[in-house]
Amino acid sequence: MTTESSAANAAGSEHSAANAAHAGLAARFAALGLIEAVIARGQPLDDAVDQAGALDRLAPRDRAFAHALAAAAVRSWGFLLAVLDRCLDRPGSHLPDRLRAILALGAAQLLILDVPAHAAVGATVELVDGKLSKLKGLANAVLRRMEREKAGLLAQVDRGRASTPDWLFEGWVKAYGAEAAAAIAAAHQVEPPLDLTLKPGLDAGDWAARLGAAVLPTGSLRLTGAGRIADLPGFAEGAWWVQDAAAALPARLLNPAPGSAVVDLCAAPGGKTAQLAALGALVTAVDQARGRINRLRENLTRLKLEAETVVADVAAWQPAEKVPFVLLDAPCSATGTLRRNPDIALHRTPEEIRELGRVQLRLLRAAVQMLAPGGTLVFCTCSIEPREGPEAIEALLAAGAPLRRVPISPAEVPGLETAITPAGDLRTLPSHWPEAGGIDGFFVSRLTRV
Ligand SMILES: C[S@@+](CC[C@H](N)C(=O)[O-])C[C@H]1O[C@@H](n2cnc3c(N)ncnc32)[C@H](O)[C@@H]1O
Repeated sequence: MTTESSAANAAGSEHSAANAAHAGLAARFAALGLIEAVIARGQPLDDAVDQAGALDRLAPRDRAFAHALAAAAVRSWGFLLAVLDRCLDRPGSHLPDRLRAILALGAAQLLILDVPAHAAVGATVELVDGKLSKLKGLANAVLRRMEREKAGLLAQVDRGRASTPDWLFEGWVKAYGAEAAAAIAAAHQVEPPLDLTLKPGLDAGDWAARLGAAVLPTGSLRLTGAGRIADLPGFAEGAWWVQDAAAALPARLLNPAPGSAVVDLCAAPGGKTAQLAALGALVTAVDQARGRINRLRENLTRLKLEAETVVADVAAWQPAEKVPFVLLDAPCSATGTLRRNPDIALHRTPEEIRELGRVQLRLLRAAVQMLAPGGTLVFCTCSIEPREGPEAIEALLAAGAPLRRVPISPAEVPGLETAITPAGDLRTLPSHWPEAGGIDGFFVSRLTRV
């Protein structure tokens, strides 16, 4: 069951509780706070959730409902505003921001989460208070109209496209074609499953059975409706860690021999460090964010794995000796993770992507300096913007870097053979594996120092 459908269930069953109306209102109030933090104050949704005091005061079920409401509203923000405009005589941009957010919250319940209309409309209209009180009637009328015209509205407005800023969508059309761009946008509307990377040597079939997971062709375990991660079997003993199936590929494609030295650049919070250490490599994990390196250390401790850690700017750091393996998981716009971080679509700008492309090139140049002759460099980003993938590699090679590509072979990425580009890089898209629940968008290029 997805969080969104469990949210609908939570909403449905809230009537059985004695304090149903009050709890439903408190959850919606908390959701509104999260939406305002993301939309009006530009916060990432995860940060807003971490900092929301109103959530802490809710019972676990209401907290889950509030979170799911806010996530649905942020994920489909453009769609909800487009639908709202169709239910108003004048565009919704004329409304006070808070009222617009309340109506979008109502629309998310009615059109996405299928919350029963009497609960969705009644409790949402209650949020229209204080200075906005005189607009209660308008809010009620708009949400009732939305409920009446639901089928037509859903047919008229393409949820994926309307939720994607034009500049982002047009970039995908240019890079991947119109059909693929539409599929990517649609994939972002689906809540992603939970993927786990199992420690090498453990039996995937056994663990899949214990966890109620599927084993993906690339070896990751996939769960839906997993609940609290720390409560899952194997968490405490460090049998696995959370990592999207696509994010698990770069370290596998580097594939260092046990005992070989690996420099893992931009390493925190350590998903790839864990993979490399679990293969028996001697890993030096470098990241400039001390707090994130601390998290990396905690993660390795739980997993009973070891790596040397360094807090440093990759552009200004070099290992004592050149190494045979370097992994650079460069900072990027993370548009490949929009399924998990829907606020990214609302906050990123084209200028940021251009600047990140420049940063990646700078870090790539530093990474090349760390590599021994004949050594292997894997570069990856969780972005689906060409600038932060193939264009960075082409710019590096065009500038004369002493590198040549080592093309990724189909046997190395079972089930994702079509994600290998003509140049031999890997380009996964959120629209890949639709029937299995999708995959994050990742770019991976493997090169050797000549
Ligand atoms: C995509 S995340 C890395 C995820 C990590 N590789 C993993 O698998 O868990 C990017 C990381 O790059 C780090 N970073 C960004 N710029 C950096 C720089 N110039 N030097 C070192 N680390 C940097 C950030 O602190 C962040 O932790």
